[in-house]
Amino acid sequence: MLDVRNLQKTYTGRNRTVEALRSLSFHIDANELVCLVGPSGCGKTTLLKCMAGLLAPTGGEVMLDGRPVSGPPPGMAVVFQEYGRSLFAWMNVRDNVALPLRRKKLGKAREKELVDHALEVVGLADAHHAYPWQLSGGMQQRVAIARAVAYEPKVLLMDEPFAAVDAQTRADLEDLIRRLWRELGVTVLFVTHDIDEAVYLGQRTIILSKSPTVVQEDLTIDLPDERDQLHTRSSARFGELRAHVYEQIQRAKHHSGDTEASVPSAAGAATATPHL
Ligand SMILES: Nc1ncnc2c1ncn2[C@@H]1O[C@H](COP(=O)(O)OP(=O)(O)OP(=O)(O)O)[C@@H](O)[C@H]1O
Repeated sequence: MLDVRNLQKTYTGRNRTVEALRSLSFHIDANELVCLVGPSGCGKTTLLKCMAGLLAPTGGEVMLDGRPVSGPPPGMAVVFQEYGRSLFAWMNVRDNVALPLRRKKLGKAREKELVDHALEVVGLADAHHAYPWQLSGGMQQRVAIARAVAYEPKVLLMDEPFAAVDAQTRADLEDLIRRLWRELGVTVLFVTHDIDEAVYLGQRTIILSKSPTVVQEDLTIDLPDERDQLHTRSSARFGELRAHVYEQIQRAKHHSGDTEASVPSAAGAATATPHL
């Protein structure tokens, strides 16, 4: 489905060169939900932009269903952290959600059906005539998610989408993402700063080193598929995985493509569960 192969990105400015991504390789299967964590500034957003075809890598490639990504691919949607900036203040919720569909030229009836369904699944059916500035942060982020859902993507890339909402709303939105992932059969790559979120949400957690960035670990999250905030988070296994990811993030702050040449192979690493 999604293949990141030796991806490299160096930003070259007039006075400064930043090697953000040294050499990243990993694979995501169709219908997987994978989380990505790493130290601040390690290049998570850079990676996502390259994967979404919004930024050209310096080397390597991203393949989607066997085809190289060289611009925003159809079938891929991105949800960014700054929902305030991705929603248009002068458009109501319905029009904000419908906006990307205009390109698909589906016809009014189908467009309405998709928008109604997307607003329904994110729990905003009653708010379709409201404007973004009349909504709470959590509701605005739901609008951004509804917009992605209405687009019917095969792949959903999310860049720290819940970083700016309160803890309670965040827990609700995490469960919403898991529900959408299961119901819609979409492939999700979810970038987060939050260690608990990285363990709770996904089937795998990819841990990145500090910049120049390599994959430090590709960890299978072997928690039961049925998860809920109370029981899953209080389970012994959740605690073990959380401690492990925490330790790895601490290690990642000192580890980079400069300090170690080892990059786990995409195929082997994805199945390897380290002994904790
Ligand atoms: N347009 C740019 N020009 C030059 N350098 C950049 C640019 N964008 C990012 N960088 C640099 O690339 C590195 C990775 O940045 P990036 O934003 O991808 O990291 P991040 O892991 O998403 O950060 P954070 O955890 O703070 O959100 C940083 O050193 C950053 O300063």
